[in-house]
Amino acid sequence: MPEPVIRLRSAEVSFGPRTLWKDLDLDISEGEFIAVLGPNGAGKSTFLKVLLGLQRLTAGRAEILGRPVSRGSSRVGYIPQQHALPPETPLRARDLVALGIEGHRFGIPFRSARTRAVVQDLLERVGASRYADQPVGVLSGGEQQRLRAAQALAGSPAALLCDEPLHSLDLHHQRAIADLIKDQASEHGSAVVFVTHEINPVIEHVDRVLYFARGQYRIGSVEDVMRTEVLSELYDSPVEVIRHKGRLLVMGDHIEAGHEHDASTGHGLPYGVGEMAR
Ligand SMILES: Nc1ncnc2c1ncn2[C@@H]1O[C@H](COP(=O)(O)OP(=O)(O)OP(=O)(O)O)[C@@H](O)[C@H]1O
Repeated sequence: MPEPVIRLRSAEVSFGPRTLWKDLDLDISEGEFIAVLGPNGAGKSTFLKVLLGLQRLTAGRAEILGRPVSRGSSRVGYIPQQHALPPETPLRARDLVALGIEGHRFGIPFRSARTRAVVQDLLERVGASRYADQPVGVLSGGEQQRLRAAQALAGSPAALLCDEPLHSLDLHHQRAIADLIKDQASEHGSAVVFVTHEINPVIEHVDRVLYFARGQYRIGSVEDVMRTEVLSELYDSPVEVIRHKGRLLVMGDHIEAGHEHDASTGHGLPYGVGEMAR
């Protein structure tokens, strides 16, 4: 068996008396695509922070390629949650993508032909070549998000960590970015950890689901985890999972369309873990 890209053993994160999750044992292999689901505050982003070396575990260990996680690893790519770049950011779109290869070293006098070609290819694949030479600060949220995806892929990371990367993208670009991330897993062997509130846009790509709720987790295939019995037990409340034309609709007692569950109160359920097929 090849060494997993990501390994967690007895991992736990608690803040004071509140345990986000614990006893997490997980190996993620090369090329695997893991969707991380769960209500607001369940600890999905914290899970990514652990893998980025930005959040210490309260117990257990987390490794990437057999070494303890560390901040700023070049083997880890990260697509952060969307946030607007300041309008005065002194970078063109293609420079932002190139940072994924060059790192954050400013004043590089020379960019190799290979780097330029990789950047150009990624710009085209995320549909950003039209605005490649524009300052990033004037671009829309969705346009900036496509560049962040390209930047994270540019370094061909062993682990690609994505925090709601499709948020704010239109359907066409959701599909393009989801496919690009899947290609990164299947063609380049990156282990993908994909935090999302909405599994349907990536459901065909997902190998396993890691579902956090109420301080617990479930891990398994979509078929294993996204089931009425499994989610009702995890939430300790009735949940119904309906499949329709390959998509999932998840309903619970307290669910209201567009309202997300708050893990700290235990009320409500995550919206849009599946909306019905159009
Ligand atoms: N450093 C910290 N100190 C105390 N509490 C924290 C800290 N970091 C995160 N938390 C809390 O941990 C909980 C989990 O946060 P996290 O961002 O991981 O949730 P999430 O599942 O990604 O939620 P969302 O779906 O809303 O993005 C939140 O209630 C948050 O306030």
